[in-house]
Amino acid sequence: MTPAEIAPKDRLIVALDLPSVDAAQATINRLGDSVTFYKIGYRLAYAGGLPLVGKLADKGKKVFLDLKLHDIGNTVMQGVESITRLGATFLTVHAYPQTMKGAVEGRGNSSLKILAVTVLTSYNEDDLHAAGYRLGVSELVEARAQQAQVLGIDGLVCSPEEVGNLRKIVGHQMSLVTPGIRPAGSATGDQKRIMTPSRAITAGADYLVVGRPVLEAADPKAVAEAIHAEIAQALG
Ligand SMILES: O=c1ccn([C@@H]2O[C@H](COP(=O)(O)O)[C@@H](O)[C@H]2O)c(=O)[nH]1
Repeated sequence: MTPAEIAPKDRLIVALDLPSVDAAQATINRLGDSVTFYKIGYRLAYAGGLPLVGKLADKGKKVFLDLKLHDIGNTVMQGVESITRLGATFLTVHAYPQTMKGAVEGRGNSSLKILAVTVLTSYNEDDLHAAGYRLGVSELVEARAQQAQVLGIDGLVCSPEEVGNLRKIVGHQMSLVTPGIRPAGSATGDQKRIMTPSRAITAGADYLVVGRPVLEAADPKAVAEAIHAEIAQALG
């Protein structure tokens, strides 16, 4: 799918970082038709949330399974093969060559799209250095994007700050999915490489991942709708 073909409403992915299936279901009910794409990560997946993938898909919603897999290639390949049967649209793996290669093999010809996490959006240069990396954020993101493209990965998770440069490298063949989205005035939390929804879309992001600014709002539906309005305006 080219960026122009993505429905504006599908560009917002709400992260269901909630403690139980009941809490997730209550949020989904509250958001109603205003949200079409959800992300399920560790918190919900390990609280019994995996069957929600198929349930949401049956209701016409899309699901991004954010499991950030990383293991020896064979284990990743076998795990991804199992995940192809859950009904998710996107699955994340860390952007290490063996991991990405295993994920592409496991995905095979299924409709599951593999996203490689380049550098987590809560990391800055100091955090990378402390973790033992020589390269800075933009160099590491770029190197991993190039490896991901060669290995046949479908898209990248990056901060909106890297989107402009990544587009030049990977063109429109890969989806660019950006967490680290903060509507003006919302708390940053532990995110370090952030942008507002409109700036991220203008920079060229395909999808915006938003968790706490929606989940912790007094009126989550109103916040989701305000983000949709920003996206639509930025798309012109
Ligand atoms: O680099 C990354 C990769 C994944 N995430 C995930 O996105 C959401 C963001 O939630 P907020 O509450 O809007 O900060 C969360 O589920 C992360 O695990 C990321 O933030 N950065």
